[in-house]
Amino acid sequence: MSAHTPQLVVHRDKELMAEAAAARLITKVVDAQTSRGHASVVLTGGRNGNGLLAALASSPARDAIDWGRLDLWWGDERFLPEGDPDRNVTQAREALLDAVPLDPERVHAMPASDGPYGSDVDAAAEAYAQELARAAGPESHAAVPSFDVLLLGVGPDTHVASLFPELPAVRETERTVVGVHGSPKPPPTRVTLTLPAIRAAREVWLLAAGEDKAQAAAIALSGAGEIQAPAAGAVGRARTLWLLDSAAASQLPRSLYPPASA
Ligand SMILES: O=C(O)[C@H](O)[C@@H](O)[C@H](O)[C@H](O)COP(=O)(O)O
Repeated sequence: MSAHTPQLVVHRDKELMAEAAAARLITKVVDAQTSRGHASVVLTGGRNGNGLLAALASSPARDAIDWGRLDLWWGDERFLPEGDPDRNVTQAREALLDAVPLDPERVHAMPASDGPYGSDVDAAAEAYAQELARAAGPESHAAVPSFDVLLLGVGPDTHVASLFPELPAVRETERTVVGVHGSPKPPPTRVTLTLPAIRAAREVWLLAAGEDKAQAAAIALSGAGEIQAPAAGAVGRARTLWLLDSAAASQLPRSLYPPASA
C-alpha cells in the first residue's frame, strides 16, 4: 500500500470520531516529541476540526504532550479582524489553546485582516509562506516545515482548507500559501495552504463526519481528480488517513474499510 493510498477508519458517530482522533493525535505528537524533540501540527477549522480540539482539551492523556515543544500552524483561515469569532484561531483558542501551556512563539496564526498587511490578503498569504519557509528544515519537502500531522476537515463539496473545486487556489502548483477571493463558503476572503504545502506533510488526516459528507467522501475516495475534488489531492508523504463516522462513510463501498467500532 503506497503512502498515497488512503487508509480509512470509521467510527460509530462524530463524537466517538472526535475522541478517537484526539487520542490518536496525542500519541502521534508524543511519539514525535520523543524521537525528534518537538512536533509540528497543522490545525483545521470547522465543526470536525474544533470537535477534535475540544475532545483533546478534555482528554485525561492531554498533558502527555509537552505543549511547550509543539508548533501549531493553520491549513486555512478566514481573513477577518483579530479576535473575530469566525476566525479559525479564535475557535481553536476557545476549544483548546487557551487551556494548555503552549509557547506563544510556536503558535503560528495566519494574519488577520486588521494586521500588518491590512486588507491585502495576497500580501498576508505571502507573509505566511515566508514564515513557513523560515521554519522549513533540511528534511522538509517543500518550503514548509515537515509537519508531523496536517489536519483537514472535508467540506460537502470535497473542499479541504480553503481549496474549493475548480477555483484558482486548488490549481496552484508553486506557491505554498495563497489568498482566496470569493470563497463559496463564507466568509469570502481567506488564506489557505495549497496542495503542494499539504502534500509536504508526513501525515495528512482528513476528518469527515455527518451524512452531509457522505457524497464528498465517496467522490474523493473513488479516484476523482484533485481539481474537481480537492480532498482527493490531500495526501501525505508517509500516510493519508481518513477519519470518518458511519454516516459520512455510508456511500463508500464496504470493501474500502473494516468497521473500527460497531
Ligand atoms: O475554514 C474553514 O471553514 C475550514 O478550514 C474548512 O475547510 C472546514 O474544515 C470544512 O469546511 C469542513 O467544515 P465542517 O467540519 O464544519 O463541516
